[in-house]
Amino acid sequence: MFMIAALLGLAMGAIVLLMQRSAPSSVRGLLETGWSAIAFAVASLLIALRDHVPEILSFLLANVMLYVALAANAHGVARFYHRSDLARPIYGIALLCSVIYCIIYALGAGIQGRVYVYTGVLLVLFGIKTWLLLRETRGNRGIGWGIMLVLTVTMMLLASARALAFATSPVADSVFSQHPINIAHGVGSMFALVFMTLAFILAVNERYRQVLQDLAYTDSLTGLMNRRAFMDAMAREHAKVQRGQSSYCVAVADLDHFKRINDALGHAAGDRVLESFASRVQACIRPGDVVGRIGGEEFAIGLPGVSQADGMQIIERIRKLVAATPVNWRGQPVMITVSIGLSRCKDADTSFEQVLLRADQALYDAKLTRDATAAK
Ligand SMILES: Nc1nc2c(ncn2[C@@H]2O[C@H](COP(=O)(O)OP(=O)(O)OP(=O)(O)O)[C@@H](O)[C@H]2O)c(=O)[nH]1
Repeated sequence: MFMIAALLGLAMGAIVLLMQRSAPSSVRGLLETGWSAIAFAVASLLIALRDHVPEILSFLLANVMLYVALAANAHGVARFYHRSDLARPIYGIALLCSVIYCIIYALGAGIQGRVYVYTGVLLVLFGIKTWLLLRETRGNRGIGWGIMLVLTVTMMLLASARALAFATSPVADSVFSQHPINIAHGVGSMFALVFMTLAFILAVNERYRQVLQDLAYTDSLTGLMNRRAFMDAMAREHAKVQRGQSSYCVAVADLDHFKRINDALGHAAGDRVLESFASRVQACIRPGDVVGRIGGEEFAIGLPGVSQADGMQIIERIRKLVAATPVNWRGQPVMITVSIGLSRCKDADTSFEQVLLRADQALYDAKLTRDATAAK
């Protein structure tokens, strides 16, 4: 059985380490989880060969490898959830417990002492892991997350029950004793770590999907929605209007003479202007409003439940704020202005594209003078 666990651990470790090679930099923790599975496989292998290798290997080295596996597993989850700062305490605990274990072993202390040290290290490291998992917001809790949590808590319960059995039962006089809780713990831990690695792979896949979705729907420069995401969001808004809910306005904003900024100060300055324009727009709208970058220096703002008069006030506010606050580029103020066109969805509009087209025509009117707003 230990041999099966070792082979499964090796296979899992190899898969995770191979996945790490092509993982985007925002998905972390694969390296640690891969090595955790390998360390666990080595520990299982040493235990499997306990009748053929010196006791110092099958007991001492196997246990130290197990501590390394537990620590790397907790560290992998910590990095996955962006808590790399926990590496020191995690490995510190594993190292301290390894030293204590070695001393206990060298002193020839009874089996109880070793079981308590193992239980202690597992409870602390997996306690940290459980805490990290429970901190995740509902939106980030997928199937992989759920399986990891269940297995982590199960391992903690099994280890505690075994420590209790070793403290109370004279039957449990060896780590390989046939005491039911000892067997449950042995089998449980062997396969739990393997399945935990599998659950981690599931969590990584869920994260990949999230990363791809973000890439597909987010403008990488400003962090706003890109054109596709904006159009989708507004198509949903339009469908609500067709179901009889309140109407919406859409505004299209275009920076004036933006090419001149690029030409005079360089593309990086142009990018900086786009970023600060995006944050200015966000400062002028409410949480339910939708804003996206739909072209090079063209932005669109969806204003659900807003009348044309209120919409005009909002875009005037944006225009004035932009004109009044220059962008800081390497200590130099860069003056910018924006022209904005607005349109409100009417009963006759059968699609969002029609409303957007009218806002574009209003923008054309505003562009005649620049630093202006217009509605259609
Ligand atoms: N820095 C930067 N420039 C961009 C980006 N996308 C588009 N541009 C530039 O934006 C400029 C748009 O130029 P035009 O369409 O002539 O618009 P404009 O200069 O603002 O003129 P008006 O809109 O008529 O006032 C072009 O020079 C594009 O290269 C970007 O992501 N970053």
